[in-house]
Amino acid sequence: MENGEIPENANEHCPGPQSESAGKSDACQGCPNQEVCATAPKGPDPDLVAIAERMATVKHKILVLSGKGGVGKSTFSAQLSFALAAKDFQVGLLDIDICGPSIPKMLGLEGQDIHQSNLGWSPVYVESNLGVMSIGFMLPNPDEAVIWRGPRKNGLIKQFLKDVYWGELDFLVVDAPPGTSDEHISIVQFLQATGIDGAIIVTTPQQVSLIDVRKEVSFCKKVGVPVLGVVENMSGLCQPLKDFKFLKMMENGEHTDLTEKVMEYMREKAPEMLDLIAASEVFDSSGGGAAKMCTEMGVPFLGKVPLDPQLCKAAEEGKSCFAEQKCLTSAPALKNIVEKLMTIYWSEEMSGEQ
Ligand SMILES: Nc1ncnc2c1ncn2[C@@H]1O[C@H](COP(=O)(O)OP(=O)(O)OP(=O)(O)O)[C@@H](O)[C@H]1O
Repeated sequence: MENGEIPENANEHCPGPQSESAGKSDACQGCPNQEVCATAPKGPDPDLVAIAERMATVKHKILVLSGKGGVGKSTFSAQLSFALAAKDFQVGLLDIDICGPSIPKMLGLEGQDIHQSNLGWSPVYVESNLGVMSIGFMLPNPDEAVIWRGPRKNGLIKQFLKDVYWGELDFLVVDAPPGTSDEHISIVQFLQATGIDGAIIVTTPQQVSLIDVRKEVSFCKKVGVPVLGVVENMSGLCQPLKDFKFLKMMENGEHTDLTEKVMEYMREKAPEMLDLIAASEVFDSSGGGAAKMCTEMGVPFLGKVPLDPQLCKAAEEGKSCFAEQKCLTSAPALKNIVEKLMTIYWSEEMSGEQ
């Protein structure tokens, strides 16, 4: 039983384990928890008090959620953090995907360790204004599966919030695992006293993914976390014609690679066309995609990010998609989303932007 929570097996009209009458009221008679409640210490959970103290130096807390795995939630969290850091904000990125931490790789921090000082655990820094914390830094072997039950995961999340010394932060971005499970309930419960700005939900355009987004929105409503908006990722494949690696002719199941031939022809006859961006829908969005779902559910739609092989490469290499202007199609889309978020929710921060 978490401190303060009414246990599932409690009697009707349970006064709550924190109440002065816990274990002593009429409603407690015959309850299996009566003795524990009557003798347990009362008052606020000291860990929650410690978390509130730590979080007092963090201005904005953002959760990044997704209904399904593999839709690009960690990629978005990483690039959002890079984008905010590039605006000279002080940014922390906390990875609470305990069983599948991909943030260290996506920030180019594989193999790094966490250090401890008398102030607490030090995040691993990409740059002086972008710190990262993840269980990925604590695993002796990255190939080893983390098989933990809920209470142990919750314990680590609590420790991350209580013991990491972030210093003054403008933004703490929290990358959660997919779905709505123990980790989500814990992070919301632990942070609620200090306030969460809200959640950004990442999805792909097809119905199968959107059904789960509806569950995420419903989860946020139930636990009182505002939905800052929904991002539709992998929204069509977009890349310059010249970057296509394979242009094939298919006949009777046989493929013939015509890439060089087509490129040669275009270089000669229409070189300007090589810079055209080819776009094709990969996932079915005929149902209206995330934008329609947002209208139906009354939550903001933040924008679409295309499937961009260069973004995948940037994530593999742990780099920002905004650097070197390589992510031609995804970087502007992500930039627009960040600008939209800043305008809607953090316009007061923008006035202080350098
Ligand atoms: N817009 C995109 N274009 C190209 N590749 C992308 C895009 N978004 C994500 N990817 C790639 O898709 C893969 C899955 O992304 P990611 O790990 O961010 O998903 P996730 O939702 O966090 O998954 P999980 O929750 O299961 O960890 C990664 O290899 C990532 O680089």
